[in-house]
Amino acid sequence: MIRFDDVVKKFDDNIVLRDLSFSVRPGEFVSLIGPSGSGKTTILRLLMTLERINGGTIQVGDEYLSHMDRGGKLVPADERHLRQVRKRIGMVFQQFNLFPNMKVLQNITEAPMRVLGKSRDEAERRGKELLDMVGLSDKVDEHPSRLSGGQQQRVAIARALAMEPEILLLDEVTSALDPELVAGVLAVLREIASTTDITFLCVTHEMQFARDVSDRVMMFDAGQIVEDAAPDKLFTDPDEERTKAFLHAVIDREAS
Ligand SMILES: Nc1ncnc2c1ncn2[C@@H]1O[C@H](COP(=O)(O)OP(=O)(O)OP(=O)(O)O)[C@@H](O)[C@H]1O
Repeated sequence: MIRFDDVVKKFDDNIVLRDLSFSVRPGEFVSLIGPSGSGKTTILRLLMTLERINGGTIQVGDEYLSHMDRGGKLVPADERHLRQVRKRIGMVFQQFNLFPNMKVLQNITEAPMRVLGKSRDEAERRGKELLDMVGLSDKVDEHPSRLSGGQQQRVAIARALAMEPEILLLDEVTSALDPELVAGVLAVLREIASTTDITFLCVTHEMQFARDVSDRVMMFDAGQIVEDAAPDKLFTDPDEERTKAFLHAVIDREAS
């Protein structure tokens, strides 16, 4: 479970999130759509504790992320506590961020061995299973530079899964890919979403994908949720003018 309550995030005078409240239930797949610069990535970065909030609270399961609940009083969380919470959350970025000097399998086994304390055998066995799942069992011993962008992104997905996250954050994972490589990555994500109970929060510009896989879609603009609805409702019959305008702009862009 993810829960934001009245979260405020500022960069200097720029208020990026304004009293933002929403929650994501365990196992739900929620997509975040909205214009560039509206604050979507900032939400994911806050969950990864790459940024700190200026107000409100964020909860992951029973744990407060920026604060700890000590006897009914919220006090700032310490680094050790944050590391524990962070272990439960995986993230796949637009840029794949693989380690270039490690082979594919090593990219996947490094963190489970170092952070989760898995043995090499165990980490490699699971790593190979995951590479099989993302369709790359023949690339175990390659270096990332010899893979296509789509293949590298599938390795990055396998690497995130190897950490056994309860929550997976996806940040425009297909934006850096050539168009012909997008479908393969989305197919892998569809499969994971339908076969695991991982909770997903997905920032995407892929409207068809969001419509197909999401339980809920949140339209986001200027630091606030404009509309929060089931995908069929939001994409075919949105209530809000800002959602309609955004979807029209996306359709026009795709058509041009
Ligand atoms: N580290 C930072 N320092 C200063 N301003 C920042 C920083 N990170 C983000 N911002 C600002 O916060 C706002 C929201 O950015 P964010 O990346 O969250 O938007 P977004 O909706 O994810 O956009 P996009 O779809 O283009 O990725 C923008 O105005 C951005 O310039």
